[in-house]
Amino acid sequence: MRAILVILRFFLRRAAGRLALGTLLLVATLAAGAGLFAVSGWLIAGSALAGLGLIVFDTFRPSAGIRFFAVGRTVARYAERLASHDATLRVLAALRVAVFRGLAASPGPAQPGGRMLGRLSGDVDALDGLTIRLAAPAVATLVAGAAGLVLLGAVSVPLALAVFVPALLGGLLVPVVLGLRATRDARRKLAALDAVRLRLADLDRGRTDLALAGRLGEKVAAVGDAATRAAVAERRLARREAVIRAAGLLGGQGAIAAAALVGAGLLAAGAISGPLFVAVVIGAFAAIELVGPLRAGALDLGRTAVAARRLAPLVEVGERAAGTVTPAPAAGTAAASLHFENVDFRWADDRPAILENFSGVVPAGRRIALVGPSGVGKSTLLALAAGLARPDAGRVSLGGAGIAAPGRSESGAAIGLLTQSTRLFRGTIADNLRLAAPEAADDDLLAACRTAGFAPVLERLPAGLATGLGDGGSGLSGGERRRLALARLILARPALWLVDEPTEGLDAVAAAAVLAGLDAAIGSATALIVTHRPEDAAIADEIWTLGTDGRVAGVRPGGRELAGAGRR
Ligand SMILES: Nc1ncnc2c1ncn2[C@@H]1O[C@H](COP(=O)(O)OP(=O)(O)OP(=O)(O)O)[C@@H](O)[C@H]1O
Repeated sequence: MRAILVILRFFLRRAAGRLALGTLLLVATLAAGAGLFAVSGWLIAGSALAGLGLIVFDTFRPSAGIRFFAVGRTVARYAERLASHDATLRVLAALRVAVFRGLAASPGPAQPGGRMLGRLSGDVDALDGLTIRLAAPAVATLVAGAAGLVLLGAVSVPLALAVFVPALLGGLLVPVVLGLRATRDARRKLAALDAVRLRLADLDRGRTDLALAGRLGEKVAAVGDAATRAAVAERRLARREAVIRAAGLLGGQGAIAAAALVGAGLLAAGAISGPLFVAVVIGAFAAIELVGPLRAGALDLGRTAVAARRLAPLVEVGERAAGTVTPAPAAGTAAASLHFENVDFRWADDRPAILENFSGVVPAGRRIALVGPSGVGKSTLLALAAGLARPDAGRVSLGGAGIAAPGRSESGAAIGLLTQSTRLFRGTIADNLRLAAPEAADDDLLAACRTAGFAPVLERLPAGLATGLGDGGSGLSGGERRRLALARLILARPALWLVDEPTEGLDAVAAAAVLAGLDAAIGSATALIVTHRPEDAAIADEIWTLGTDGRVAGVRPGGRELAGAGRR
């Protein structure tokens, strides 16, 4: 419930006015509907009695009333849809930003996977019903219901109770209670569907290994189990839905029957007139309309509650982070020295310490190649220097300034990170490049491509910079992708270059091209290059060997220093 309130508060802060207008228009729609039914009943009864010669009946006023209410209802409904959908879509857009901002600002080094992002997007979409189908109808039903109760109560209190008790019981109380109780089933269904997706993906990727290990059948059965759990939860939800529908139907019909019964008694006692009796009975049809919108929302209550519970913590973090927007790093900062001072670090409390009291300095403008056995923490050092992870103790700084945020020091200097998996995006080559420098002219992009050794690739592409790339930069070879990523990094003009296995997975020709591009790109900046290939150390001044104790076990000259020494 608290989670739903957090999300509701978010909605109200963003669009209270529009949502209130939508709710007001919904009240108007419901009132016009009730008026339409009541006046129709009045007209039918009055005309019938006049036809029998029992009374003199003026049909003009009710006819005008019917037209007024019918047109009013259509206009109010249209305007209500416009106002509340507009408000909801605006708030959902802001909610998406808050959720992803919250995700970015959440502690912990783990980055969310695609499946989790998909689930969060689904959760945000699920919340579109929170105001349209739940909060607004609930408020409108209460307001319009209270007004109806007072109006009918003025005629006769027993009549008012006879109409409203069954309608509110079947149309409001039962749906809300059952809807809230459906939360557990909604959660189970979502968890089971997640399990189906995960297990299917695993099965698909590992089917050869599973078949060879004779475990294929077992894994297929596990998918089946999860699917069965999803189906069971779905069936329970469907059962609840059927009960909610039946309760709404019975409540509505009950209201009409009760209006007829109690009204007939009042008519016989001479407490109400004939036309008023018929107006009340037909007006009772409006009770079904009154609770109808809410019933649809109650069916979604379980899914909405689950989505709210998952998103509320992220939204709260995102809201807090909103005031502290990180400015983009300043490009073109001069080379600066990188300091690790007495750094302690472990990735998680239940993981072993990777670094204990680690200290080291990469002087300004110097390039260090970092080598050492697998798992000693070379990439971890890069993550700390890039600001992707924070030391548990000690300090990492660039030119004396601490690391403020990923890719940026406290003085605003840019920190560039190039890894094997540096991400390219769906879009044109120019779009990918401008991620680092949105204002850059085409000439700047081309210059960066030349330095990175990507220009020959670009020349072969008829559309050049406008060439479209698929997901993850598909459409380019591995080596080409890495050179494009390098060009993008050049545009950010980092003061510190952090490079992780730059030539890993490339053939000798592609590796040499990437290395030449990297050499030119780093220029006189400071660089820390993690590698296990001796060729990569050719562009470094010094080679540090990181030992299994997480300390620098040895230092020897790199290719640049050797070449420099040779020339001297
Ligand atoms: N994001 C992470 N979350 C948890 N543990 C991690 C994470 N990244 C690395 N580790 C762990 O930290 C230790 C050091 O990993 P790191 O990648 O820094 O080593 P490395 O020296 O770069 O190894 P390699 O040469 O194999 O890439 C490993 O035991 C690894 O399992």
